[in-house]
Amino acid sequence: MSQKNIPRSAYLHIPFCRRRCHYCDFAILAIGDRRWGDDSPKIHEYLHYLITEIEQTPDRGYPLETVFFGGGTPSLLSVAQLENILTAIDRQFGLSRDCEISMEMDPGTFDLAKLQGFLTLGVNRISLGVQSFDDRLLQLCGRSHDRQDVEQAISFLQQTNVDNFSLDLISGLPEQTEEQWQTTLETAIAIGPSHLSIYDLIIEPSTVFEGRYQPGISPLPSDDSAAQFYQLTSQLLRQSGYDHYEISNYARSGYQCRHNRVYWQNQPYYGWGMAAASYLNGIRFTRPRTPSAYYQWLQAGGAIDTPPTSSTEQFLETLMLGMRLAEGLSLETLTHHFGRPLLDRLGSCWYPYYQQGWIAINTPNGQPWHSGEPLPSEGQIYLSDPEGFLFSNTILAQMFSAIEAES
Ligand SMILES: C[S@@+](CC[C@H](N)C(=O)[O-])C[C@H]1O[C@@H](n2cnc3c(N)ncnc32)[C@H](O)[C@@H]1O
Ligand SMILES: C[S@@+](CC[C@H](N)C(=O)[O-])C[C@H]1O[C@@H](n2cnc3c(N)ncnc32)[C@H](O)[C@@H]1O
Ligand code: SF4
Repeated sequence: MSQKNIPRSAYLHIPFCRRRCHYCDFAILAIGDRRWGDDSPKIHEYLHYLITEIEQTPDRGYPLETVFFGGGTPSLLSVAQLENILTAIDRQFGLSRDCEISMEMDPGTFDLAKLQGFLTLGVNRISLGVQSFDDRLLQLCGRSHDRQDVEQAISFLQQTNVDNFSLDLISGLPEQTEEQWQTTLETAIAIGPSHLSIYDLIIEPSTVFEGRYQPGISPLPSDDSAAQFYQLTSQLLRQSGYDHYEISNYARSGYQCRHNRVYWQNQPYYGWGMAAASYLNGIRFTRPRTPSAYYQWLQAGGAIDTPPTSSTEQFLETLMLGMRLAEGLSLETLTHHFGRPLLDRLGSCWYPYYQQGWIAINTPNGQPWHSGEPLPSEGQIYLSDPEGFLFSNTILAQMFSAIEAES
């Protein structure tokens, strides 16, 4: 395996949540609102298998540069449980000296001592699932925390001087007005996180929200007002010193999430735990989504038996992921990896968007791209902010059709 294809990143799925939020369809296990920790046999059993999977993964000779604990609610783990996992990773692969160790934490699931314990173990990036500062909206979403829990969680982060922390917020919640959304953003900015992830509410199948609301129809925002929320977000956060570095992500200089950049740059990564996706040797694989199926799969040897992605699939994935980043993709690199003919197929799809200002190309000599000319062979191609980002789904769908029509 060439050095470039050796993963230096790992995602670990910690599926436990106190309860399922009304909009969420992630692979989680609701374990109730009481305090959980070492005493939960379900967590104990899961961690046994998770650590087995880490130990069964062959070491490829490189320490990890990024580790991401996602979920679910990783902050339901105790300090001792996290220590066991990190020790297993360190024993098997090693952790580089400046390894980014991210952890998703939910307000109301940790106290100051637990946070200090996590930080002592090496966690150095925290993503706090706030979603909203409005108690009524939090309740409507079925969140297990209120605004007071958020304030307390932030005070813990401030008391421990964590400088690299992110807030997750959801925009376009039922009955949320533009003024309320602006207040949410201003509250977040006043807290001063180094990073913010802002997600548009998606109505997912089989969620409580699916039974209650229809996308684009009151009390959810219309498509036009969702677009206004998005533009307001980008404008306000950029004015406040955040780079809009990815469609849904904003960071102060030096604080982009290194782990998520690995995904967007279509680089390899390990995935451990139920429902965790990995990308190894050109193979994308998602583990079984229930604990029993995951345990059975591991007991049977944990085979990763999906076929490798084809070169055309890799091209489409590289575009789909890379165009999410503000910097976009290098035309030279795309040509080098996938060849000019594949890129040429996209020229006629991209040109109208380029003319409209949704796609931009910064060529080394600053020359514009004229109608009828082939796609420039050098420079970065990227989506404009906010129009290109806002219509990214339409643009990407067109790109897929252009490539698939001829495959
Ligand atoms: C899967 S959660 C895990 C972290 C943590 N438990 C939390 O709730 O923040 C990661 C992010 O996905 C967001 N999310 C989940 N379902 C969503 C949906 N239907 N629409 C928009 N964002 C969603 C959550 O709000 C959260 O910010
Ligand atoms: C929606 S994003 C939120 C990222 C966060 N706001 C941040 O910047 O750290 C994270 C969620 O995506 C999912 N996720 C990320 N990487 C994954 C992987 N390799 N396999 C499966 N799920 C993954 C997990 O549910 C995780 O909670
Ligand atoms: S706490 Fe996070 S992962 Fe758990 S149900 Fe809610 S949004 Fe989903």
